Amino acid sequence: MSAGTPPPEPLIRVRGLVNRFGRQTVHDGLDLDIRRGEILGVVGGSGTGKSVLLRSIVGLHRPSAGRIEVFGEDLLALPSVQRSRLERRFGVLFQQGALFTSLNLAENVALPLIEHAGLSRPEAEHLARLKLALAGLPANAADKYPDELSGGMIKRAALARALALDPEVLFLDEPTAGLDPIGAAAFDQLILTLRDALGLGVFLVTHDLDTLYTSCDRVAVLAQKRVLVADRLEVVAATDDAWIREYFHGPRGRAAQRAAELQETP
Ligand SMILES: Nc1ncnc2c1ncn2[C@@H]1O[C@H](COP(=O)(O)OP(=O)(O)OP(=O)(O)O)[C@@H](O)[C@H]1O
Repeated sequence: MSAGTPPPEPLIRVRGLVNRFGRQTVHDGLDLDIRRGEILGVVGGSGTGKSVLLRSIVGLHRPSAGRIEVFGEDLLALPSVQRSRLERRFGVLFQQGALFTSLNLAENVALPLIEHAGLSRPEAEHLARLKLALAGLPANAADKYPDELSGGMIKRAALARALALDPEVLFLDEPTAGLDPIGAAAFDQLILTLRDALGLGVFLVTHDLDTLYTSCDRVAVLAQKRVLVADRLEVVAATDDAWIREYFHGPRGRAAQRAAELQETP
């Protein structure tokens, strides 16, 4: 995007979000936009509410207050049938992958297609095999069960399931956690490829600095119960805040930055 071009209309607009659990306030007036076609990295210290924010947007947690506009509609004000219809335009990949262990990969990915798109089992399993290939799995993986797979393959299968209903926004909760550095880099690349091919908006909760440097168009930092800053990485890294300094300019942050610079050098 050139300087001066207005940013695209957000797919999701969160305003004044409040989340409380008993006497603990996790979010207090949080604002955030997710734009079409962008990969938005969401970072913050442990317990700052990254997962609660994701769960609030995808409808798994009802916030204490605030407004969540999705594709221009007020999610929290909609009756549940209409809300579920909107939520079907999201794909969600949780940290643990959450596949059914008694089903093979094709059956796992076919499930939402049978339940929500009304496809027959053979149609759904055919489409599921295409989604598994899209997520970078070999053809023979479709007949395997989750306990026969490596951690990286499970993530890819869970991603295939998140893509089953052709979502417009993909939510990923620490997708590279537990992967070795080569597996993590390959997963980052896959997300970039899918974003480019499918024009997805991606909300990506991560602790992985390499992912931020290689994949994210913008980075939102959660601190002090809100989004402290959401901007391009250079702007975020230059923000005057103790956690940001420690995170981006500590040894791991410097190493990730150097690695990204080396990758860009022809
Ligand atoms: N269902 C719940 N009931 C009570 N407290 C909760 C619930 N869900 C989350 N919390 C609290 O909300 C806070 C934020 O949790 P959350 O999991 O969103 O943090 P996070 O930023 O994702 O952390 P991490 O980086 O460690 O995964 C934590 O203090 C957590 O204990």
